[in-house]
Amino acid sequence: MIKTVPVHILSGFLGSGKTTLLTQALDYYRLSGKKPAVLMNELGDVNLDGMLVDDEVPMTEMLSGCICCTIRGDLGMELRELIRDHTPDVIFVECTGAANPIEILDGVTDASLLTEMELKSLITVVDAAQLLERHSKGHGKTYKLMQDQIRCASELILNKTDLISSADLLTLEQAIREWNPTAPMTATIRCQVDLGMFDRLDGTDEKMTAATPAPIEHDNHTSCSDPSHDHNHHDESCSHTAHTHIDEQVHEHEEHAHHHSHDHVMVYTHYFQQSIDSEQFENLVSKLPAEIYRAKGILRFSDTSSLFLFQYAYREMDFVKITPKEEVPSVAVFIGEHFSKTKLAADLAALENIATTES
Ligand SMILES: Nc1nc2c(ncn2[C@@H]2O[C@H](COP(=O)(O)OP(=O)(O)OP(=O)(O)O)[C@@H](O)[C@H]2O)c(=O)[nH]1
Repeated sequence: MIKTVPVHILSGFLGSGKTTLLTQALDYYRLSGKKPAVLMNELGDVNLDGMLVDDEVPMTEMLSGCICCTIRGDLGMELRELIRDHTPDVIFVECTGAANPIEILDGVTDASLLTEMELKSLITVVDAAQLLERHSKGHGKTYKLMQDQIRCASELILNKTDLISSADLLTLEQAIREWNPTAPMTATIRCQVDLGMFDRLDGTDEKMTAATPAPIEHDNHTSCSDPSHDHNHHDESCSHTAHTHIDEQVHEHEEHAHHHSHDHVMVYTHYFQQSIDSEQFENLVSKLPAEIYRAKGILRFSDTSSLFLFQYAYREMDFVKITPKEEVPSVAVFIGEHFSKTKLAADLAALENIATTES
C-alpha cells in the first residue's frame, strides 16, 4: 500500500494563535520520533512566524500573498517539493489569517491527486475576543471571513478565552455551534489542547480510528464538516466549490470571478534603517488605529542590545527576545483594513529620525 503523508491545514483569523498551536504540534510530533514539515504562507514579504519554528523542521515559505488566491497555483508544487526533498511524516499548512480556507482545501486536495498526501484536518483557531467584538456588531467582511473559517473547520479551537468572560464564552460557543454543528470544539488559552488529538486526526490512534472516520474526505472532493452540505449544494455560507468534484471545480473557477472575503485586507511592511527607542515604539503601537488589527516584526532597539520578535494582535503587544542564527532585517509588518499607509510610514520614519537626532 502506498504510504501517504497526512496534511493538516491551520486556519484562523490574523493573530488567533495558529503559530502558537503549530509550535506545540511540531514539538509533539518530534517527541514521538516523527518528522513534521511546514508550509507557511504570509501576507508580508518576510516570514516572521518562521522564526518561532525550530531550524530542524523543514519549512517552505509562500510569501507576499495569500495561498487562496494569488499563489494558490504554487501550493501543490511546494507541497510536492517538500515531500520529495524531506520525506516528512506529516505536513502542516499554516494559512495567512486572511485566507478563505475553502480555497486552500481545494488547493490541497488538487495536489493530493498528484502526490502521496492525504488531507486529514482543517483546524480553525478562533480568536475569542475578536469574534466576540465582531459578533456583537453582527456584520462586516472580517466577521464573514471568521464565520467562513469556522464553517469549514473539521476541528475548532476557541482560543484566547482568557480575554473574555465565561458568559461571553457561552454566547460564542452557541453562535459557533450554529455555524458548525459538528466539528469537535475545544476552548483554550494559548492553544493548550490535548495534542493526542493529532493521533486521532492522522488515524494513528487505534482506539479512535476504529470508531471515528477521518473527518475530511479526499477522494477527488472535499467536504465541510457540516453534514447538511452535499456535493451539489451551494449555500451562502460556503459559496465556493469545496463540495464538488475537481473537474467541476476547475470549470467553476474559470466561469466565475472569485469573491475573496479578504480583498479588503491591507499590508504595510516597514524596514527600519536603524534602531529605534523601545518606549516610543510601544507608544506608537498603543495608539494604532483600530483598523490595524495585526502587526509583527523583528526589532532592534537603541536602549538594549537584544533583538526582539514583536507581536501585536487584538490590541495586545508582546515582545520575545530572539537570537537568530542568520542575519535578519529590522522590520515590522502591519495588517488591517482601510488604514493610511502613508501616515503609518511617516510615524515609523519619525521614530528613526528621533533616533538619528539623539545619536
Ligand atoms: N492573551 C492571549 N494571547 C494569546 C493566546 N494565544 C496566543 N496569544 C498571543 O497572540 C499573538 C498571536 O499569536 P500567533 O500564534 O502568532 O497567531 P497567528 O494566528 O499565528 O497569527 P498570524 O500568523 O498573524 O495570523 C502572540 O503574541 C501570542 O503570544 C491566548 O490564548 N491568550
